[in-house]
Amino acid sequence: MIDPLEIPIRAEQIPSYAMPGDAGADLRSTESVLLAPGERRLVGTGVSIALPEGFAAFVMPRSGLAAKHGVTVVNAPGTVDAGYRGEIKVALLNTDRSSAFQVESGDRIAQLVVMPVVRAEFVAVDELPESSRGAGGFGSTGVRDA
Ligand SMILES: O=c1ccn([C@H]2C[C@H](O)[C@@H](COP(=O)(O)OP(=O)(O)OP(=O)(O)O)O2)c(=O)[nH]1
Ligand SMILES: [Mg+2]
Repeated sequence: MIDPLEIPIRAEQIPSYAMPGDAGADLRSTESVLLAPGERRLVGTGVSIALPEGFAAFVMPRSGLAAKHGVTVVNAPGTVDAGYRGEIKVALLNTDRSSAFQVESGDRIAQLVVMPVVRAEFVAVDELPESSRGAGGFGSTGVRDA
C-alpha cells in the first residue's frame, strides 16, 4: 500500500474519507443555498490546501447527489492547482428540471481526489508519430457490437 500524502490544510471542517479505501474525501458546504431547477452556484467549502508540486486535486461530483437529485459539478472535474492557496469552491449545478435542491451548511456536496500529475514539455513537430486510432474519435468505434 502507498503511504498517504501529507497535505497542509486550513479548514473549518477537514474533508473526510467516508470509507477506508475511498478515493475521494468529501467536501462540506459552508453555506446554505437553495439551488433552483437549472441553477448553478459557486459554493464555499472553507478548505484551503498546499499541495506538493507534482500533485493536483480534482473536485468531483458525488454520485448519489447526481443520480438521486441531478446535482453535479458544472466544471467536473474541477482542477485545484498545486500552487492554489485560496478557498476550494464547488461550482454546483442543479440539472433537475422541476425540483429545487437545498444545500445546508455542513452537507457533503462534492469530493476531492488527489492525484499525481506530470507536467508536459510540448515539442512542436511537423508530423506526429502514427497510431492505430489515428484521427478517429467522437464515436468512430460505434456503440453496439455487430
Ligand atoms: O472546481 C474548482 C476549480 C478550481 N478551483 C480553484 C483552484 C484552482 O487552482 C483555481 C483555478 O482553476 P482553473 O484553472 O480551473 O480556473 P481558470 O478559469 O483557468 O482560472 P485561473 O485563470 O485562475 O487559472 O481555482 C476551485 O476552487 N474549484
Ligand atoms: Mg487556469
